[in-house]
Amino acid sequence: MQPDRWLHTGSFTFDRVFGPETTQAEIYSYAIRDTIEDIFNGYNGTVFCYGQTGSGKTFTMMGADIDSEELKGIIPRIVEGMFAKIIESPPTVEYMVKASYMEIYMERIRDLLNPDEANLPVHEDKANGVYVKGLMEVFVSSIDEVYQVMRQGAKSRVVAQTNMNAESSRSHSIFQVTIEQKDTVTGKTKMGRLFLVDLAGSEKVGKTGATGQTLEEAKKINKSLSALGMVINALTDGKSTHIPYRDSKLTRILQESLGGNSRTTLIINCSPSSFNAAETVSTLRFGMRAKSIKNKAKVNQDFSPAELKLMLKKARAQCVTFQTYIAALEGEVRVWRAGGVVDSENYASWDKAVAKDRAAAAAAAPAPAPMTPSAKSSAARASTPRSASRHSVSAGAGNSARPLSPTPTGARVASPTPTLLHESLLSELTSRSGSPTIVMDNDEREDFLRRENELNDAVAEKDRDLQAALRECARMRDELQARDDLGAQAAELQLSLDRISFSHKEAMLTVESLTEANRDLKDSLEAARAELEQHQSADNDDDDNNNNGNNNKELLRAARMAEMLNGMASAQAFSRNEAGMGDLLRSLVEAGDDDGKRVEMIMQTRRELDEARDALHERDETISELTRRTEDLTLQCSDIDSKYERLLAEYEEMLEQSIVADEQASTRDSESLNDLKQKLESHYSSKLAAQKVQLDTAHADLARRQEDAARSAATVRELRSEIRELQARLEALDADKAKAAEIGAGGDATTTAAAEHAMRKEREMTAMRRDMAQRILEYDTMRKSLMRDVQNRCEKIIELEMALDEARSQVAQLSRRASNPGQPQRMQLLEKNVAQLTLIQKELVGQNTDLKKQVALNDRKLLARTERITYLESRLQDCSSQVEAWKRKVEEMQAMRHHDTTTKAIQPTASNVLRFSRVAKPMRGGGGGGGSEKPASSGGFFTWGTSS
Ligand SMILES: Nc1ncnc2c1ncn2[C@@H]1O[C@H](COP(=O)(O)OP(=O)(O)OP(=O)(O)O)[C@@H](O)[C@H]1O
Repeated sequence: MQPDRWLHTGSFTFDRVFGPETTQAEIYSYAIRDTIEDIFNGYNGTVFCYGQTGSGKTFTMMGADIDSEELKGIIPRIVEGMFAKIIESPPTVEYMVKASYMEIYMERIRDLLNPDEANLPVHEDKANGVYVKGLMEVFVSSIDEVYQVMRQGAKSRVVAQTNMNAESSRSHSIFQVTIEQKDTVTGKTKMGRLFLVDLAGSEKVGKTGATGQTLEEAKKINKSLSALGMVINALTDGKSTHIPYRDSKLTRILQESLGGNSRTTLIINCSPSSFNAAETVSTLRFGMRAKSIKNKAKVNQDFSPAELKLMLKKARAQCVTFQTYIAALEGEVRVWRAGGVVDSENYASWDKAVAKDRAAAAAAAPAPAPMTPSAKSSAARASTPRSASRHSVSAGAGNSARPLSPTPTGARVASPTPTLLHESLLSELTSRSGSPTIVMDNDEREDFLRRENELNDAVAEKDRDLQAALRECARMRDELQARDDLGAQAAELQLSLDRISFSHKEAMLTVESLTEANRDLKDSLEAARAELEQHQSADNDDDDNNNNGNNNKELLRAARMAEMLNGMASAQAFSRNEAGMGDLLRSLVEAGDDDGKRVEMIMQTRRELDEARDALHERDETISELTRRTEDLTLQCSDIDSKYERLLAEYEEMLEQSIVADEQASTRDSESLNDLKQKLESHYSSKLAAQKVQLDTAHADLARRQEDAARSAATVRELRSEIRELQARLEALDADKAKAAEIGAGGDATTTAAAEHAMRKEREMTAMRRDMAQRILEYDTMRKSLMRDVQNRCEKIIELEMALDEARSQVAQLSRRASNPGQPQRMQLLEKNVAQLTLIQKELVGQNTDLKKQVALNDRKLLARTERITYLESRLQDCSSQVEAWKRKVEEMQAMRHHDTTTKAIQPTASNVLRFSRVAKPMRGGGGGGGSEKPASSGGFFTWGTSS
């Protein structure tokens, strides 16, 4: 809708328009201050804001901050004004201030000070007019206490965020302050009730974006606001015979404020934005219409005894006058009925009756008691109630961020009309009826109101029951839902349990089949290995055959040893000769002077020497033979070495070839082949190393033996030189003997000299023999050790020879294999087999590893699932026990509810009852002394300033 279309729809007249710059204080002092006066004078007052959502109604009524001097709104300022007024009033006046706070939310009246009461009924009776039954009224005796009530109530208000307002009121709130005052001197009481209404804003749901609950709230808000509009229309169109106050709770509560007993100020909050033009025009129309309502405000007071006496007296006098007047009229009627004529001067009239009564009264009581001035004024007020309505209509020119300030019109519609007392009572009754067009007599009306109240109570009760039942239903539904959920959860758990157990079984089967397969594969692997070993053993058949000959090694060794020791027989003979020679020498030493024997011994010695010479010669030959054989062995060794090197090279080449063939296989696949090859390599290399070591040892032994042989040769040479020396001595001895025989034949002197010479020679011979024996002994020892050494070395040589033979046979085997033309193919076949087997083994190992992994994984999964199952089972158990507990609780609650219903016991619900004082707190006026705002306690009452 275009804003222009709305702007030229007419003009609106208001008492005052406040712009956005207007302060809260200005609005209060212009529009509201007089309302406080009215309340203290005993009138009902109402201040309410009307406008679209977000236009600043709450800001105007309550303010942005009630503690801020600048920002606090109308309600806090009114409260302050009231208490200031109490302080100013005379100390003879006693006040009691009550506050209540309610909201109409979703067409239900909710006590904001006792939020548990969410659907209070509206009552009406003669004494109280329209009121909310059961609404908590808190006695307050200071501004702070009222603020506390306001804060407490504000906490319970329903607000929600909409597109138009971050904190949009979703209810109409009514803050109600009642001031009762009693003049302690005259006993006269007055009561003023003030409604401070913050309406929820009318809203276009398209603009506010309300959905769900907010939309439902908006519908109810708009409905109640349109009911308010209908009431205002009916009050102002001049032709409606029925005012639909009962169409909504709002209009019902505000019944006295709308065309009833109240001085009402209406503040219209408008948005100046063209975006809200339609709403603004509609709001202004509402304001214009509401402005024309005429209320009939009157003072709510109870008369003092003096005033009542005066009124009684006056009423009695009036009765007498009526009776006089009636009597005069009846007399006139009788004349007319009898066919007579009454002159016009004698017509019965009220004035004549009054005059007559006054004359009679004057005759009966010549000195009447004068009325007191205060009684006069009270009576005057009572007889002339101000029928005034105070419509302060304000239109805002602010924007939605800074909403409108109120502009009271100040137009007081006041036309006091003197009436008789009974007329005023009647008018009071009719004014409170709410539907003044329906004429009822008092009894009928009271019956009607009583019946209505009863019905309202019943409706409220039913509604409470309904709400409780709905809550119970909702709770049961929730429980049911929870149970369903639990059931579903349980079913789901059961399902997952089944699934898991099925998977578990499946996994077990898989594990079993995998284990089976693993076993089969292991068997196949073993078979493959066995086959491989068979192949390998087939290759090593020759070696095996040779191994059979190992048993004969010892025999061979012994034979060789024997052969070699035979070779050493000459040496033994030499030794024997030497021993014989030693024996001869010893016998020579022992022989003494026996010449015959001596010659024979010499001859014997010569023979033995010849034999020793022969043995020596033989030994030399044996040594040279041994040297030659050692050299041959060395040569053979080097030959074998070179052959071995060659074969090794060939073997390495073959290995390389097989490695190249196996290159495509993975490292792990070729492990067995490589292992085999490595074993072979290591075997051969260790053998080679051992043979090399043996050869080195043999070389070293050979060198040692050569040295020994050289040493033996030197010894032999020494022996020879000794033998030659011995021969020379023997020859010299023989020559001496011959010379001695020639000399014996020549003379005794010569004989003596020759004997001496012989003796000397003999001694020399003896010493030489001893020396010889010593040397022979040494030589014998040396010879024995030499023989032992030679024997050991022979053994070593034999071992070396055997090792060499073995190596030779191996070499021959290798060269046979290398030279065998079918061998490469066989090797290739074998290698292929090995490769295939390796491949199979690899696959098997891989599969085995995978299976092991899978088994481990499955085990882990199984474990996790088992744990999960255990957990779920425990959860299920918990849930079941929870459900059982809930069931028990529900049963208990149902039992309790049943008990409550049967006993009809009403339990006090809210602790709020204790939170606020429901004990009257009377206060005395401060006498205008401007005393402390804080009341002073005096005998259980709070008073301001000087106590009366
Ligand atoms: N004069 C102003 N100065 C500054 N801010 C203001 C003024 N008037 C209103 N506001 C701010 O505008 C916003 C809406 O105001 P408010 O809540 O009073 O609107 P409302 O008419 O009560 O809305 P609803 O009907 O949705 O409850 C609030 O944040 C309020 O503080």
